[in-house]
Amino acid sequence: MVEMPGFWGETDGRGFSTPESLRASQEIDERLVEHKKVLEKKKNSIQILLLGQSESGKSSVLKNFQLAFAPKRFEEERIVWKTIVQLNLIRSVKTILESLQSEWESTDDPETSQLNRNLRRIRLGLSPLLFVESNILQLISSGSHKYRDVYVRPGCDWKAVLKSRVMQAADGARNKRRSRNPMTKEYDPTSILAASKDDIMFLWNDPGVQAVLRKQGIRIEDMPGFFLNDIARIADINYVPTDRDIMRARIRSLGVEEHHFIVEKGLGVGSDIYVTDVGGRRSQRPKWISYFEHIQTIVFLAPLAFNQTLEEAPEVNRLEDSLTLWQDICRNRLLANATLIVFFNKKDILSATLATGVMVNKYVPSFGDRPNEVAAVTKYFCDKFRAYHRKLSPFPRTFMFYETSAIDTSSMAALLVRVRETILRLYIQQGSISEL
Ligand SMILES: Nc1nc2c(ncn2[C@@H]2O[C@H](COP(=O)(O)OP(=O)(O)OP(=O)(O)O)[C@@H](O)[C@H]2O)c(=O)[nH]1
Ligand SMILES: [Mg+2]
Repeated sequence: MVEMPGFWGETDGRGFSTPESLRASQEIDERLVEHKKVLEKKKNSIQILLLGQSESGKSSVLKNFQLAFAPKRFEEERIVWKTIVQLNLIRSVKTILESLQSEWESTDDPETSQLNRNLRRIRLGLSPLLFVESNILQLISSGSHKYRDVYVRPGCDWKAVLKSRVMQAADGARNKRRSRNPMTKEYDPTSILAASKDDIMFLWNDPGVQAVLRKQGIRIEDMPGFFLNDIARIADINYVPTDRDIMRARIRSLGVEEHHFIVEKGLGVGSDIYVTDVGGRRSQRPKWISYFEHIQTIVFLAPLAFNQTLEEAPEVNRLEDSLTLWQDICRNRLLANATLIVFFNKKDILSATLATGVMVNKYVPSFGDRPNEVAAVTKYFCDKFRAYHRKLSPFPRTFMFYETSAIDTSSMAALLVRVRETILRLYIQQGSISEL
């Protein structure tokens, strides 16, 4: 058999490859295979910037992306979300205690005084819980109580920080000797919550307490991170949050966080997804612009909220704010080539609100005498957003939208698979990738 001369390297003078040239050729082949793998991976990678007002559901969509495409990684973080759910619950309890305190200070009605004697006892009983809450907040958000809900210090790897504490506590519970270490209990509210379950239930279900909340116009059930109706399940020593609990857990975003995960199943296994999540509060929005230049896809969250106002500007209607924000995004020259996808989110809340008989035209006069129904309201939202998109985009581009409920994990998973495919197809059309 005649050996062919080495294509890449030197020959030994008789036209045969030397061992060195064979090795070099082999290395080049390996590098080509590697390069092809990287290209394959890149081919299916998508980058998304999530935008929208505060509480519109950006971080919830991010969690859904993780659950749909990187479920193993999501599973590893379940233990961390348990603490966030617990913190949300404690925050609701604090809201009740604070409103009772202010009522108590402003009245000498004997009936209220009786209630307050009970409540004083309960509040005393709950103080260890508030102590643990304060320790955890110190750990992840510098302990400041600047905002109504839980938030994390920008740039602090809060999941890793919390996870190590919670694991320490779990180890402590398994190992009696270590459980005496105060460090383990100070950061885990599980056993204290379980012991306080009856008191919290009493607080939440007591008609006197409900009357005080009503009088002060406080609707805890409408606040993000509301778990008081699930207290029997959550204030349990063996509590593990469900996927839906995790989607309902509220943690306010401050600053900008870039997330990267690798697709673990389905089409494009091993490819990357990059999602940038931002804080949506008005004071946070100036930070968005530095992420505009190279972004190809924006998912804009517009909550289907017509009767709510912004927390940071209670005189501003949420729909009005969303539309203003949307106009700014559509006309922004840095985003002229970006694909804009709208998620009309919180569809479940819209259905629940309309079911209670709230009239849309009371809050949005231009809604006129359209039917007070989900389909008519979503169409109204959609038409408004579509019109600005057409009018303000520097170049014509397709208007894409989906109606979503970010707490419904199974329909979100199916939808995000479709969204990812749509984005990849667009990348092909734009020539940024060659084929799926
Ligand atoms: N019922 C319901 N709740 C939702 C939906 N989407 C989000 N939420 C809840 O609304 C709250 C706010 O959602 P987030 O995802 O934290 O909002 P965000 O846009 O990231 O807000 P910022 O971080 O403040 O900018 C959370 O408690 C979510 O669980 C939805 O479609 N339906
Ligand atoms: Mg957020």
